[in-house]
This record gives sequence, C-alpha cells and structure tokens, in this order.
Amino acid sequence: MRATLHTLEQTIRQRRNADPSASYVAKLTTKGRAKIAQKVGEEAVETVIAAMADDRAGVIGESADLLFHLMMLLADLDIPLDAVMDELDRREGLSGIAEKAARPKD
Ligand SMILES: N=c1c2ncn([C@@H]3O[C@H](COP(=O)(O)OP(=O)(O)OP(=O)(O)O)[C@@H](O)[C@H]3O)c2ncn1[C@@H]1O[C@H](COP(=O)(O)O)[C@@H](O)[C@H]1O
Repeated sequence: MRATLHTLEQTIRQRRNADPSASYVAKLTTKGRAKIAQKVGEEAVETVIAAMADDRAGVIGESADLLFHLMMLLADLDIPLDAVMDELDRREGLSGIAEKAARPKD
C-alpha cells in the first residue's frame, strides 16, 4: 500500500508540469487548488453513495478516485505522503495507551 502510494506520489509530482492536453494531472493542476479540493469532495461523496448502496465494486473504484485526488491535493500543498503516514504511525503508537494506563498493575 505504502509503496503503491509512493509511486503514485512520484508520478503525480512528475506529471504536474506535463502538457495538460496529454495529462489529467497537469490539466487538473492548471485549474487550481480549489478545483482539486472540489474533486476530493466529489469523490468522497461518490464513495459514500456507493457504500450506502452496498455497491462493493463501486466503493473500490470511487475509493481509488478519492485516494488519487487526495494525493493530488497533498502534492499541490507540497505535503509529502510520509507526513500523513507518520501521523498514522504516531496514532497507532497511541492506541490503547489510555486503556493500558487504566489497567491495574501486576
Ligand atoms: N490514478 C489516476 C487516476 N484516477 C482517476 N483519474 C482520472 O480522474 C478523472 C476523474 O473522473 P471524473 O469522472 O470524476 O471526472 P472527469 O469527468 O474526467 O473530470 P471533470 O472535468 O469532470 O473534473 C478521470 O478522468 C480519470 O481518468 C486518474 N488519472 C490518473 N491517475 C494516475 O496518474 C498517472 C498520470 O496520469 P496523467 O497525468 O493522465 O498522465 C496515471 O498513470 C495514473 O497512475
């Protein structure tokens, strides 16, 4: 998962300055951050609609669209994917800390 997303991150960063007539990444980038953010919102809503219809194939396709457009938004903000991954790792480290603290000591 992390390797796939890192490859996609590199591809997106390389394609941002490509010819917009030949590249979706370049075309959307030229439309600006507000348009990229709007696409993230649209894909999120489409994912929710597919989920509520119990459309598993739809959820998979829309989730891929959502992750891709979120990666485009991160690239536009120059936020590395690793910043998000590190935050998830930090939260994983935190999980269960309160529960462990509440347990009686042996
Ligand atoms: N993963 C994706 C990817 N996922 C979705 N999309 C595009 O995202 C768009 C979303 O579809 P929609 O129907 O919501 O939107 P649309 O009607 O095309 O666009 P709007 O004008 O309505 O916003 C489609 O055009 C898809 O082709 C993607 N386009 C590119 N990639 C990756 O980006 C790489 C570089 O792509 P290019 O920049 O096109 O070379 C590719 O090799 C892929 O790995």
